[in-house]
Parts: sequence; structure tokens; C-alpha cells
Amino acid sequence: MLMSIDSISKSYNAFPNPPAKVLHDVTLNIDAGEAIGLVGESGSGKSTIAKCMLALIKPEDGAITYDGIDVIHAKGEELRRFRREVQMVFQDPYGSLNPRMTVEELIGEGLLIHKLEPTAAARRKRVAEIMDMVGLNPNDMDRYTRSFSGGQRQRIAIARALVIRPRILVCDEPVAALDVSVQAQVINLLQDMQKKLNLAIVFVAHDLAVVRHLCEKIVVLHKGKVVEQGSRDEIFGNPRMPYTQSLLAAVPVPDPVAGRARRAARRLETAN
Ligand SMILES: Nc1ncnc2c1ncn2[C@@H]1O[C@H](COP(=O)(O)OP(=O)(O)OP(=O)(O)O)[C@@H](O)[C@H]1O
Repeated sequence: MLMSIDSISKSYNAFPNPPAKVLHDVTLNIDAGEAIGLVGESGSGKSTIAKCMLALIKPEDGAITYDGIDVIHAKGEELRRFRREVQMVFQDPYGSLNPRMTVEELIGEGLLIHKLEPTAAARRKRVAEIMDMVGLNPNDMDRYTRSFSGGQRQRIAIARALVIRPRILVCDEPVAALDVSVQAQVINLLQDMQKKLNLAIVFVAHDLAVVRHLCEKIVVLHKGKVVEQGSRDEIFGNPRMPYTQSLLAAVPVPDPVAGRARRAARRLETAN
């Protein structure tokens, strides 16, 4: 087992109201190389779990262990190793990439931070290699991201995460802001990377179709609790909990949040 999340709970301050508990005793495990889907309706706590897994926030109870590292209390070299080996990709490929940096600078940043390549030439070579791997043209290395499409920007975000050879990639709704035609390409890329690099992927989504394609293990969240977890076949073939059944039965409706993000992205694109 590569990462274990053991009975974590998390509350947020809701001043002047008492703190609101949004995770209750959440337990799940991630094995090396496996793709696991975290699904649940909006507000069920998916992003909060993802942030705890990335040590961006700390749960107040429970434990998170990554390859022998106590993630909640890690410091120094252990924390540095954790930060290198567990990477993330976010929903919004427009907001998450600094428009003042070239593609080479964006993708190569992690190499500099973690001092992974000795020279600028070696860094450039590694950036070219990873661009090629994620389906980008290495000749575009000196360009800025404003001229790239949403799907290409998400490939840049994925390259940026993968360049330092992580073992876990936590993706929070990574295709929700993309047009449907591009979503499948990005999912296929993630699947390809998972197999090629033996990468574990934690995929947060409320879109079950997306999760079904990529994830062999699925964890269903409801109001901050894990209500069901199992293999893809178990969850899709024989959902035990009524909540899971209702998620599966839900008629796909246009997602207003993703729709908004898409429209904002298009406006940005036109403005540029
Ligand atoms: N920083 C915060 N401060 C206070 N409350 C928060 C904060 N972040 C999240 N919450 C609350 O915690 C609960 C879980 O939120 P979370 O974002 O983890 O859910 P989610 O399943 O990822 O939802 P979505 O699909 O809408 O992103 C929600 O009720 C949310 O309003």
C-alpha cells in the first residue's frame, strides 16, 4: 500500500457558527499504480479529502501515511520527498498556469525547485521529453500559454506534475472545465500515463462516466462519509447503497459550474 488514510475527520471554521465538520472518519487506501475515483455530489467532501492527501490542509483527527511518512507531521527531507512524489492537477487549466511564464518555465519549475537536473540544458531536455510524452510539441516550449487551447493547457498542467516523476497524481475534476470532445483525450492521456509510469491516480469527479473509464477502484462519498467503496464492477454492477444507486441513476444534467468555467475560459480565449 502506497498511501493510507485512516479515520480522518476535518472541520472548517464557520464563525460565528460552531465549526462545521465536513469529513467524518474517512478511511481509504491507495496502492501503487492504481486509479481510484472519489465520487459524490457537490459538497460531499471530495476536494477536502484531496487537499488532505496533498498535505495542503491537515485533518484534526486520524492519520495519513505515505510510503512510511507520517504526512500530517512530516517536516524537512521527508516533507520534501512527499511534495515531490505526490503531485496534483486542478480543474481550471486557465487559472492554474502563470501566463507570464513560458511553457518551458512552467513545466521545468519543479525540476528547479527539487534540484533534479544539474544544468539548464538537462532541464530543457527533460522538459522536451515530457512534452513529447503528453502529446505536446517540444518546439512549442518557448511559447506562452495564452495561445493554447483548454485541452493543451491541461496537458501542460499534467506535464508540469509528471516531470518530477511522482508516484501519485491527485486530480481534482481535471476535465470538468473542458469541452466534452476534449475530455476523453485528457482521460486517455491520464490512463496512458498510469500504465506507462505505474502512476497511482486519485481522480475526483462527480461525473461517473469519466470515473468508470479510468478507475478500477471507486470510493463513494456522501456528506463527508465513505458510504461505499469497491471495484468498478462492484460499484457499477451491484451498488449496495441507495445513495450510490441514486448517483448512478441520476440523469446527466448540464453542470452549471463546469458550464460557467467553460464559458469564462472561452471569454478569456477570445479576449486574448
Ligand atoms: N475553506 C472552507 N471553509 C469553510 N467551508 C468549506 C471550505 N472548503 C469547503 N467547505 C465546505 O466543506 C464541505 C465539503 O466541501 P468540498 O469542496 O470538499 O466538497 P466537494 O465534494 O469537493 O464539492 P464540489 O464537487 O462542489 O467541489 C462543503 O459544505 C463546503 O461548503
